[in-house]
Amino acid sequence: MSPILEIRGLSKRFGGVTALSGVDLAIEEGEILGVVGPNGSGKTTLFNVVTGVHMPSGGSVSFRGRDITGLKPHAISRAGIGYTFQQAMAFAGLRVLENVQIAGEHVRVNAGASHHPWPTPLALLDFVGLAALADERAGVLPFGSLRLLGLALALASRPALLLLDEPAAGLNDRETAALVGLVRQLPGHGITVCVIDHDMKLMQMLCRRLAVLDFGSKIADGPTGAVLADPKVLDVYLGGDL
Ligand SMILES: Nc1ncnc2c1ncn2[C@@H]1O[C@H](COP(=O)(O)OP(=O)(O)OP(=O)(O)O)[C@@H](O)[C@H]1O
Repeated sequence: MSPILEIRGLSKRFGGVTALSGVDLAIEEGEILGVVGPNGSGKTTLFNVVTGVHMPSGGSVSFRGRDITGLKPHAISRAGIGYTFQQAMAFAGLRVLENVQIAGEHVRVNAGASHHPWPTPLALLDFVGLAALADERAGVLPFGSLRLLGLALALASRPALLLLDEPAAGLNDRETAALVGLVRQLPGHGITVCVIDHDMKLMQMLCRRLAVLDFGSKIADGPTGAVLADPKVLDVYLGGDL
């Protein structure tokens, strides 16, 4: 089967800084792929180029066989790629349920949207464990619940591929375990996942496969255990958090 997302030779320069340099990466349908690397290695830039926030300096991105390189973020979202931000993005003055309703209103009618595991906004809130808070204003939610709302908002746009940028940052152990439980269910709902995080324990729980970036280049890609034992990867994290 061909990959759901295929990144070829992707480069991104910001002035004199090379944030990504000739990255090749394939994400297979139905997997949970982890992308790790030290601070500044290019992980967020990779997501930003895939989602159309930044134009690449070179290379290509294809999604389900269609070249999406350089498309605008709304077109990429409509094609079926969802994205959660490091900061949860919700309308603080609106109720939790209203936020999910609005996020779902812009859903395109395309191949990826034909099947939806959560037929109503409330069903989606129930999935992420926030149904009891549906009528609360988003602005009063505690941090952990706000992160879960961010996940619900991304899922409301019915992605076929969901990119998660440090989804567990700032969560306590209980909240992290809940998040892991949710994310693991996504492939069973037809949603492929690619996740960035610094927390290697989390990545080991979530991902069978890891890709490692260092100074904008991919230095390893393979089964999680093998990648974490790779001397090149250990070198990069020497004295770090491995
Ligand atoms: N908009 C931008 N303008 C200029 N330089 C940028 C921009 N975005 C990223 N960079 C630079 O590109 C490089 C890669 O940054 P990026 O944020 O992608 O790394 P990262 O791996 O996500 O880091 P972290 O783990 O700290 O989030 C860094 O040197 C960063 O300073």
